[in-house]
Amino acid sequence: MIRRDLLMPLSSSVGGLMIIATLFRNHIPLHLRNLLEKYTRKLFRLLSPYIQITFPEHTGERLKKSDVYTAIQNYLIKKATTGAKKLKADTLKDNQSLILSMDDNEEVTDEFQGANLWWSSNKIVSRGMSLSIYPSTEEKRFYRLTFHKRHRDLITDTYIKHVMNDGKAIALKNRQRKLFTNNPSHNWYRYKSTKWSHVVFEHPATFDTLAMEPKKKQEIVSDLEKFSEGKEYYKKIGKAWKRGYLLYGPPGTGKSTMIAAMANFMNYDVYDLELTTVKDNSELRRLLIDTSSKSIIVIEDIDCSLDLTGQRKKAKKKDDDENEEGKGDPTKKMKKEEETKESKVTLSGLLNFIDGIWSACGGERIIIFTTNFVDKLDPALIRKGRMDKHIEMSYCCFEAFKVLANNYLDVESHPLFGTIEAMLKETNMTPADVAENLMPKSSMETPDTCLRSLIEALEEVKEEAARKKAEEEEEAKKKAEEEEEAKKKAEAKDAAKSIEEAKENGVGANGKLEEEKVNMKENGVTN
Ligand SMILES: Nc1ncnc2c1ncn2[C@@H]1O[C@H](COP(=O)(O)OP(=O)(O)OP(=O)(O)O)[C@@H](O)[C@H]1O
Ligand SMILES: [Mg+2]
Repeated sequence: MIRRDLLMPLSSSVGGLMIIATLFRNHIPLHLRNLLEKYTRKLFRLLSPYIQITFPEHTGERLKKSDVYTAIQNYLIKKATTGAKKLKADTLKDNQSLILSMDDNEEVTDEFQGANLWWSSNKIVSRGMSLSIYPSTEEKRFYRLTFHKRHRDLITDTYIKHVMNDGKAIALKNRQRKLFTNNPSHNWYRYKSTKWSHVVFEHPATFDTLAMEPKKKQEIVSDLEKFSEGKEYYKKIGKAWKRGYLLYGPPGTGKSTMIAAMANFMNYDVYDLELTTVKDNSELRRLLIDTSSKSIIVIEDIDCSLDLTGQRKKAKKKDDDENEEGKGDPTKKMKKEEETKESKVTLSGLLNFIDGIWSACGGERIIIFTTNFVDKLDPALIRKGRMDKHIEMSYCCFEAFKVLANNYLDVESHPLFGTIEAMLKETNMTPADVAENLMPKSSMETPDTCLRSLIEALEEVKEEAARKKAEEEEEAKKKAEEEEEAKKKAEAKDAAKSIEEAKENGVGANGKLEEEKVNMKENGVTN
C-alpha cells in the first residue's frame, strides 16, 4: 500500500511553487499570477500519482443542494466524529438534535477494499457581483476525494456507489418523520398552500407496546419485513411495490395505535387522508402523486368516508343556516359555494387510487383502511390484492393484557393474573378500557390496587353484559309471541275471507263450512 505522505517529496517542489505564488500574490500582476497557478496545478497533476474528484455543494441552474453532497456529508458523519480535529455542529431540520460534521478545510481518511482514500471538506470564498457599497461574498463548498490512480476503477465503479447508498441510508435513519394531512383544495392555489400540511411524527407506539396476541403480532411484523425487503421481488412479479392492510374491529381496540407502530417500525412518513374534503377523483390522484415513497397512506373509518353524499348534505344544511352571516361578501359566498359542491369521489376513483397505474409512482408504499364495521364495506374495495391483509383488532385477551400490565405497571406476573385471565375469557373489554383501568390515578395507587380496580371493572362489564343479554332474550321472547299472535290472527282472517268468497260463489259444501267455522271458533274469531 502506498501512503500519500511518502509521496509528498515528489509533489513538494510543485507545492513550493504554489506557496511562492501565494506569498508574492500581491507583487505579481494578476494575469501572470493566474498563469503561474494554472501551470503549477497542471504540473502537479502530471507528477502526482493521485486522482481527485470534486463534489460541489450546489449544482444546476437553480442552485439546488446536491443530493450527492448531502449523501457524502452523511456518510462522513461517523468518520468525522472519530477522525477530524475540527468539527461543525448543526441542528437537524425540524429537530433539536445535533449532528456533527467535518469543518471547512478538514481531512479524514477512509479505507475501502484495501484502498486508502482521503476526503477533504473545502470552501472557496469569492467576491460576489454587488452594487452595494458593502462587498458581498459568496461561499462555495465542496468535498474532494483523493485516491491513488491504481484504484481508479474500484473507486469510480464501486466505492462512490457504496458512499451514496450508505449516506442515503444514514439520512433515512436520521430524518425526522412527518405526519401529513391533506389541505382543502380551494386553498391549494388561492393561498399558495401545498396539498399536504405536516407536523413532526412523534407517536411513541411500537410493536413491543402494542397489546395483541403474540402470534398475530409476529405475523404482521414478518409481513412488513418481507415487504420492505421486497423491491426485487415486486419487480420480478411485475407488481407495484405497495401493500394494503385493512384494520377492523370495535372502537378502542388499537387500530390507530397499530398504524403508529407500523410507521415507527418501517421508519415511514404517514399521510392521513381525510377523504371527505377531497372533491373528486382527479383531486384524489393529485394528492397521491404528491406523496413520497416510504410512506403509509391512511384512510380512517373508510365506511364513513365513502358515504360522502351524507356528509355533504349535512354540510349544506349547516351552510344554509349560516347563509345570513355571509350575505354581501362575494369571496365568502364563492368559498361556500365551492365547499358545498357535491363530492364526486367515487368507489371506482378510490379503487384507482389504490391499485391504478398512478399508485405505482414512487413505490414502497403502504395503504391502510380502518373501519369499525367491516361488513358495511363494498367487497370490491377490500378484496385480496387491494387490501392484501385483513387484520382483526379484537377485544383484550390475556396475552394482550400482559403487555398492557407490563407497559403500565411494570408487572410481568402477579397472583391476581389468574382471576383476570378467567374473567377476560368471558368478558369483552377493549384494550383501551383495560389500559384506562390499569393506569394509576394517584401516587397512592400500587400495581395491586390497579389490578383490583380492573377486576371490579371487568365484573361490572360482565354484569352489564348479563343484564343486557337477559333483556335481549326477554325482548326476543316477547317479539316471538307477538309474531305468533299476529300470524294466528292473519290465518283466521284468511279463513273467514275464503268462507265469504265461497258463500258468494255458492260453491262450498256444508261439511267444509262447518269445519272452518269450528276452526275459527278455536282461534277466537267470530263472524
Ligand atoms: N392494542 C392496544 N395496545 C396498546 N394500547 C392500546 C391498544 N388498543 C387501544 N390502546 C390504547 O387505547 C387508546 C385508543 O386506541 P386507538 O385509538 O388505537 O383505538 P382505535 O381502534 O383506533 O379506535 P377507533 O375505532 O375509535 O378509532 C390508545 O391511545 C392506546 O393507549
Ligand atoms: Mg382510531
